[in-house]
Amino acid sequence: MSGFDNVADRLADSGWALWPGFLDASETEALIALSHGRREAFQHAAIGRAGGRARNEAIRGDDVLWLDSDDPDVQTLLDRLGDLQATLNRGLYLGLATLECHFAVYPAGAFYKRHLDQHRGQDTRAVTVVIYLNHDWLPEQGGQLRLYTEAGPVDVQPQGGTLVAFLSDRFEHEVMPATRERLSVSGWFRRREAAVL
Ligand SMILES: O=C(O)CCC(=O)C(=O)O
Ligand SMILES: [Fe+2]
Repeated sequence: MSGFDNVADRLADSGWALWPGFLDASETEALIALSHGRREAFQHAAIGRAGGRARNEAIRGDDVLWLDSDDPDVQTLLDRLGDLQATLNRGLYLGLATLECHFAVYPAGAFYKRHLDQHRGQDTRAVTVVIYLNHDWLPEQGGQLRLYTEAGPVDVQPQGGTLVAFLSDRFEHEVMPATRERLSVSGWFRRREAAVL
């Protein structure tokens, strides 16, 4: 079974999935180098939706850089995520229509408090994906993604090349503070807006 099919199966069974070798070492390295080259363009992450957006370091302390779907430097990643989208639509009938994603850097000590990715009531975010870009992550360095599943909390190590995917409206989660910088790409597959009748 392919990695894509495996993610689809795990999402269908338990609502979340892990793929440790989603990116190989050279793909991971290329994205690390790209993010370093663009570090000046990152901006402090904001919380809330348009209108009520504000920076609040007591909730989240990462810096982000949104990716442009036309950017040739991220086509390998976006194509791979497009394959995942197609597999999920085929196997789970999720109707995923678009993908938005950003790099995120958490400086040492930064965190993102427990939250849900789907903004209540309004949002079409259906599946969250996070791809980690950190060499040789050690558990004692912290920085885990803690997913609050029905079976209890699950900690995901932010090891380079690993992809985690979960249903955006189902699991609260948080990013634990780390003793070193933590780099990732976060993405959200959206359904089409519901038709207004
Ligand atoms: O980086 C992670 O592990 C999760 C990030 C997150 O929860 C978010 O950006 O909404
Ligand atoms: Fe999140």
